Amino acid sequence: MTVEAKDVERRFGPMAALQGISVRLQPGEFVALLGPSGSGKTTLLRILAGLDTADAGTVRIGGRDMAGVPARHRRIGVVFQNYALFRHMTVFENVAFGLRVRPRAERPYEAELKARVLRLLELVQIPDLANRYPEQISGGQRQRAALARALAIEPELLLLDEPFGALDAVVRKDVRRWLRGLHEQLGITSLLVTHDQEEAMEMADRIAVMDRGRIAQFASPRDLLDAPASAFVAGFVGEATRIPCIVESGIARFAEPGFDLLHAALPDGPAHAFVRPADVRAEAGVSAVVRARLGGGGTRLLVEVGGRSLEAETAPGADQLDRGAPCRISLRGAWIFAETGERARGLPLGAPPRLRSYTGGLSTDG
Ligand SMILES: Nc1ncnc2c1ncn2[C@@H]1O[C@H](COP(=O)(O)OP(=O)(O)OP(=O)(O)O)[C@@H](O)[C@H]1O
Repeated sequence: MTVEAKDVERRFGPMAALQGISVRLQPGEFVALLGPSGSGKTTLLRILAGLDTADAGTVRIGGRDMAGVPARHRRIGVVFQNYALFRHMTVFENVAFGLRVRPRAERPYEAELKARVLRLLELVQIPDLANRYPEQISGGQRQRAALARALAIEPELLLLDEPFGALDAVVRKDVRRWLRGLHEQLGITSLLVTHDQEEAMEMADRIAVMDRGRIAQFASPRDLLDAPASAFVAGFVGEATRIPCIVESGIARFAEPGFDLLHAALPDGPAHAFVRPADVRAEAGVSAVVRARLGGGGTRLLVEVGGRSLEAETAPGADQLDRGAPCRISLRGAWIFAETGERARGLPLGAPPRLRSYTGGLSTDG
């Protein structure tokens, strides 16, 4: 089932919650809407679900214009973080509810309904909990029950709004892997709202990054990391540190000491470099100091350089660098954005010319 939003706008008083949103999900795709709090994720999800109405623009699901189509006629399953199950109903009745509220013509008979609910509880792996009440099961089990309820209507689109938010870290990881597996099995087009980039990266085929009511970039997790379209995306995705620099004659120079110069095919003027841990190598030297050894098999370090804390990897072949040891860092690259919005991949001065000249569209720099 394709899902297409085109030029969608939504205002709340003077506040533009969504501005010119155009996005298209392919059938069977798992897409994440990722963005900071207030960026418009839930508003967009609610408009797709038919729980809210856009001020302008169109929503098409399966090619059909959804204008005027009420939520219950859309065949969309929705799971919210706090989509509290009905407390006075058993798990069975909660799941059956999705079927009982179907329009009369689509409502199954009782025997069929029972069989279907039990099949769904098998599917979400809580077949033994049918007669329990929500307070008698765990958070993860509740989320599975909520999912079974959403799936009961045989949705063609599944909308998940921070569905793991109430779960603790371990259960959360477990449930999201399981849900991604279930997606592989069922192939229902799915949209996950989250502000957790690790979750989006792990689960989604593509991620729409939202920034103040707009889609800043819609791309695969790999492409978001390899070719961020804007400074916002570079800063929001992938643990990057933003460091101011000045570009002059194609060379980016950092204000702070301890950083190498980088080639950057950008106009002269102030710019910002976004440096990821994987782009920073630490080795013996004197211009920086190791503040801590982080995880990652002992190769990840927290270093202080030019008054700034930065994550770095130990350079291959470099001796072990202990806490407090002097070191130096070298940059393997960085995305650099001029204040005009232009961007270039900054590369070490010694890099081969083919790489140096890359300023890129949205593909990777290979
Ligand atoms: N019913 C409403 N009335 C007024 N303003 C609203 C309403 N719903 C949302 N907003 C505003 O619209 C903007 C987008 O909200 P939305 O809930 O879509 O953001 P979000 O990205 O889902 O945030 P979060 O991650 O915190 O849930 C916010 O500034 C919010 O305050």
